[in-house]
Amino acid sequence: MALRMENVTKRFGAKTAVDQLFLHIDSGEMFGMLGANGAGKTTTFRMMIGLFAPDDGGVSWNGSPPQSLDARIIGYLPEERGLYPKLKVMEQMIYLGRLRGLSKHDIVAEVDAWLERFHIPHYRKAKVENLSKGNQQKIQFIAAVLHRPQLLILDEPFSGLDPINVDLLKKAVVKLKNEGTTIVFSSHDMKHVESLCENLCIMDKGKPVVHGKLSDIKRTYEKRKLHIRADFSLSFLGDVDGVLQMTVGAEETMLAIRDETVAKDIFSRLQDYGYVRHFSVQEPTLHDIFIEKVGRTYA
Ligand SMILES: Nc1ncnc2c1ncn2[C@@H]1O[C@H](COP(=O)(O)OP(=O)(O)OP(=O)(O)O)[C@@H](O)[C@H]1O
Repeated sequence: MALRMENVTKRFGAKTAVDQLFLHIDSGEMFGMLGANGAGKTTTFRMMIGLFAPDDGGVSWNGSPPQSLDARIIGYLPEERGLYPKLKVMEQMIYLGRLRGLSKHDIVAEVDAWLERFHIPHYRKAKVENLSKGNQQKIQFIAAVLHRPQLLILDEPFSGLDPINVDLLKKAVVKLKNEGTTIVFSSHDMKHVESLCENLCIMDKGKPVVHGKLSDIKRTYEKRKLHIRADFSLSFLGDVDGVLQMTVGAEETMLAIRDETVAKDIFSRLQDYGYVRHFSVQEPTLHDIFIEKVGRTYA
């Protein structure tokens, strides 16, 4: 079982939103999509759920195009949230669940369990318009999962949530993954992708500029950061071959270096100077890799 996008291109007039994209996401996987605004993430998601047909290439879930799948197979949390503000929470869930072919009994049981999990059972009969933005988002999430989809696509699920609600939602997503749901989500916060996903894709101008396993991506990215605290001036390190950048702080000096051989070289040089209180080599963060590959940070 897998989600496949083979050489997918989607154009809007002269604009190529997604450009020859290959993605293979195995069943049960949690996959992260990163990219600056306009990189093509939402367009990719819309093709995954069958809302847009690609201009070239093909999309399939277990070999079938998304348009041909039963309504219960895919769940989608859209970027532009859309609930009926005047409807009460449970009425709304019953309406949406019925569209997916669920019985009222099953919908009520499932929604009650989710409202408990999200600590908002008292909003069962509240009108959506009277809920806070974060709680509306939790309701929208429930709408995306109440039919227990095999494939769950979440466009920016954590945006606008406070840290407590981010944690609640993360736990919910991990629980669904552990139960076998395949999950694809986008985020502008790389820490979410780093903490949840084994595999990811960074898109830029419709193309994946980085794609694969997070641990492999980090291993093959050679640049490192070096943190040093010493009882003598470290200014001479700025001239060492392979030092790309140097930031001298009150306590600590931070160096961006070409690769780990430079760290070894610096380590041996320091022995001749005096007492070194701290020396550590830091693995690159996804944020470092993103900036290098996309050439800018998120606005
Ligand atoms: N329906 C549409 N008609 C015309 N252009 C579109 C349409 N949908 C997307 N685009 C364009 O395609 C490009 C990719 O947009 P998309 O929404 O997929 O990016 P994104 O990565 O999801 O961005 P964001 O992080 O801002 O949500 C953008 O240049 C956008 O303006």
